[in-house]
Amino acid sequence: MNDKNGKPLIGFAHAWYGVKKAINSERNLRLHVLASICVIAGGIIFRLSIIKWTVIILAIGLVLVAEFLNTAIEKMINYVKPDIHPRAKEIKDIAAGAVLIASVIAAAVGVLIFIPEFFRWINGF
Ligand SMILES: Nc1ncnc2c1ncn2[C@@H]1O[C@H](COP(=O)(O)OP(=O)(O)OP(=O)(O)O)[C@@H](O)[C@H]1O
Repeated sequence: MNDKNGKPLIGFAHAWYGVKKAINSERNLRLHVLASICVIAGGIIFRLSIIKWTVIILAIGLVLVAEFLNTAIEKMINYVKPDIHPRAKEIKDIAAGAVLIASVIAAAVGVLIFIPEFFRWINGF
């Protein structure tokens, strides 16, 4: 892939390598990707409106971005401070907290969007 001057998009290649590396090395990240695929399948089944799709995509993006940043922080700490240290624990726990907050928000969005859709679907029969 090239930019508008015909040069290869080296930055994109590095970023794509990072995406693959993170997904291959982090089980939690794979679980979140799997959950995102299930949510997208649910959205297709329930034929969500554009506005609901937008909110769902933002919620998925929030969780995945938090998970990728958490993975990067974990790897950085493992690199610079591989031994046990209270500061390393604090940094990793805070990064994990960001994922927890994003996940709770995404779960709330999922409930608010999919529960009414589910009842509408049931009443359709
Ligand atoms: N160097 C360290 N010093 C002190 N505590 C640590 C250290 N590394 C990890 N911990 C503690 O262990 C927890 C788990 O850290 P770890 O790096 O194993 O992430 P993880 O739970 O395996 O995440 P993932 O499953 O996404 O890889 C941290 O949140 C922290 O509380």
